[in-house]
Amino acid sequence: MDAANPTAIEIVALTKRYSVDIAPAVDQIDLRIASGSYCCLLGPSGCGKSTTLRMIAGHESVTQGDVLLENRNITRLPAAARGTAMMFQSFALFPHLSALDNVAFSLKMKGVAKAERQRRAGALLERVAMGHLAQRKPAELSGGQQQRVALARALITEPRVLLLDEPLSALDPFLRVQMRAELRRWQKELGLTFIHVTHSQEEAMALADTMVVMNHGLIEQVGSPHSVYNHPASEFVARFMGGHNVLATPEGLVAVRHDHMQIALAAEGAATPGLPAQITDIEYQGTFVLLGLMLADAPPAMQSVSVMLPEARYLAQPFELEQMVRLSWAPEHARVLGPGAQRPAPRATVPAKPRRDELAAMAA
Ligand SMILES: Nc1ncnc2c1ncn2[C@@H]1O[C@H](COP(=O)(O)OP(=O)(O)OP(=O)(O)O)[C@@H](O)[C@H]1O
Repeated sequence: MDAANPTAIEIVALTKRYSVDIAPAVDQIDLRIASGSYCCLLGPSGCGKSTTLRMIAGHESVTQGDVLLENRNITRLPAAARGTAMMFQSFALFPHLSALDNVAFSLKMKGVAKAERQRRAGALLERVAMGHLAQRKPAELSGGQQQRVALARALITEPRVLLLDEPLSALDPFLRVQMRAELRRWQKELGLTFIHVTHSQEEAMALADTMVVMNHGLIEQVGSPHSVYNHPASEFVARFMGGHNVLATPEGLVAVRHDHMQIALAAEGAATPGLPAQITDIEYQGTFVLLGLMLADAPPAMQSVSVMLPEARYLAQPFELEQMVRLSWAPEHARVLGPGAQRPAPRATVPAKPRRDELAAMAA
């Protein structure tokens, strides 16, 4: 990373092993997250994304490896001394405290005088457009308003990096889409680094500058939503991101987007080019029509494929259930898939010694 885009968080060979008999939950992962960027850790349940976030936050001990924040080794610092703050799924607001007192809480713990902590909490609530509701209790606020209070509470410690663990999953689908736009706007306005854990591809695509796709405690792919979606590195990423068919070709496995597939009726007796397939499902989706098909000559696990047609194209030439068709794609739309992340051999790491200022912070 260059000077204009310094690193906020660097993770080096970070490992978490909950038990000696099972594979590590996080296995020697390396990652750099640019300062001021929105990073989403994405992957299926159990892939290790929350464990990674909790190790960055200092809520989970590190088995091996290091976490650096702006080049400072924070691996062994307590959570409060790291320069990170965490925003949780349920917002974890105190129900008996007003929005203002919720936001001011950590300053109270630090012994900041009442007038000063209320001034700072009030200013932050103004910042997230909640100043007029400062005296309300959490139960008197909507889900979206509670999220803003939770954000203000996390920001009161002036973190360099905000960590968000599935922050939108407690909201209903409509509010979730609204709140994700707000999160994105706040991140840009504040210029902070956000690291957001989600299992939703759609959420990560909508929010992230950088997506980190994890599987079985390993990083499968890092990149912008556009590059990950258009160039999935492995079969796992292509299937997990969705919207792709994985097809066996002489060049190996390739991924082709559903909307890049070409479909033609198989002419009786003639040799129409393409893979023979039968239509099993037709789903009208508005802008698009999604066809489900079974390939005639593919192993069972690779038989099911989809084709997405623009509505006008479908209406010009509708297909029918059980029709035999031929599928093809332009060569430039086929992405050759790699083998995916390999479990690394154990690395001998020399634990970094805490610096003097870190030791002072630990003692504080
Ligand atoms: N405290 C714990 N003790 C033992 N094993 C744990 C603990 N926390 C997590 N694990 C295991 O570590 C692995 C990774 O868990 P983690 O919570 O990091 O995954 P995740 O990707 O965040 O999943 P989810 O989306 O379901 O929260 C899982 O196999 C999980 O069962």
